[in-house]
Amino acid sequence: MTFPFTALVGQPELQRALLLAAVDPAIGGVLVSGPRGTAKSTAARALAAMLPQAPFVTLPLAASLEQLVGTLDLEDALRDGRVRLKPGLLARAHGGVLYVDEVNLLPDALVDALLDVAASGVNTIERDGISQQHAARFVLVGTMNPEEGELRPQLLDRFGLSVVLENPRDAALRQAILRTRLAFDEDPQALLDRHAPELARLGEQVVAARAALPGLGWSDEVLARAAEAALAAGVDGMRADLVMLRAARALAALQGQGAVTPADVDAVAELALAHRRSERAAPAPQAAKPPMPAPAPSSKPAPADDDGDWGALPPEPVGTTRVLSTGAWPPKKA
Ligand SMILES: Nc1ncnc2c1ncn2[C@@H]1O[C@H](COP(=O)(O)OP(=O)(O)OP(=O)(O)O)[C@@H](O)[C@H]1O
Repeated sequence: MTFPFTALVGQPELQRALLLAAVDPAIGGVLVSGPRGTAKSTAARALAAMLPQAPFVTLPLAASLEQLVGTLDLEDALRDGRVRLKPGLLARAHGGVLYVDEVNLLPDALVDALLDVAASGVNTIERDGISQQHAARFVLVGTMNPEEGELRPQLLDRFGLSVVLENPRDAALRQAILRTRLAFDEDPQALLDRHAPELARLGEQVVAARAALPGLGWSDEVLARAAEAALAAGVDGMRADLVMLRAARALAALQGQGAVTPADVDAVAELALAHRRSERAAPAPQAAKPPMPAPAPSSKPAPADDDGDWGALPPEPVGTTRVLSTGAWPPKKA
């Protein structure tokens, strides 16, 4: 049994980033930086469990490139002229979540291949001049502990979104986490039953949002907002703008909106900019934005205790997720 996604305590930015990537995997994955034991793997597993038939695949640090991308069986080809594909982990992750722990310790060639496929949704396997392709759409979740090394800027830039987690420093927050986790360990089914309606609702929202993506475009106003935010952050190139726009559209779709708005760009900007901000740029605004986007305008009246579509997530104690304020990523400890 898997810990329910909606039972995570105090991780609104992480939940949001994962949901956006689940709506549009072409966003290119989520890089989660944080100390041990801050629910990185719990959250990624929980996302897969919430989505219909979404496999959860872990990439071991010692995996070879072949294990990751798969290989072509050319011996068969010599025998009967047919090239058979031996699928790798990328094929197994199709439609689900690919979790890479300590991505900063993975050889560059593997990270490179991972990020390419994550953003394109297509895996190409080549051997001796023959090539085959298969669809590989998955939510890439890479984690790293900043104490154990950095990720090269070229690779950082190619992760779609990033979130920085911190040790929960507040006793009340720790208590809330403990209560929930102990409740799950004591009686997982009871906690799952309690969260079942919210999990089902959020899962359906993701599926509906995926279907709504092609119908949502970007107005000039929305493009301008993304361009301004990227300029202010002093990013290199255009990836930040592009990811921001995709993420804003995914958010609008999740909220059931008929159009992407500049407010959607604002709501996702930091997820796209934090790991791309130049040290020369102005610090990120210490945004006092709400932990979750405003509820979708809904035609049906919400019940009194319902705070809208994102209200499915638990009330958030302040403080495990940090909005970055310097150009360094991952941020240095104070
Ligand atoms: N915010 C939280 N909400 C719910 N559970 C939490 C939270 N933070 C930590 N936990 C719990 O702490 C334990 C450790 O979490 P998990 O194994 O997901 O950490 P991790 O960040 O993946 O660690 P590592 O980097 O060591 O693999 C789990 O039992 C998890 O449920």
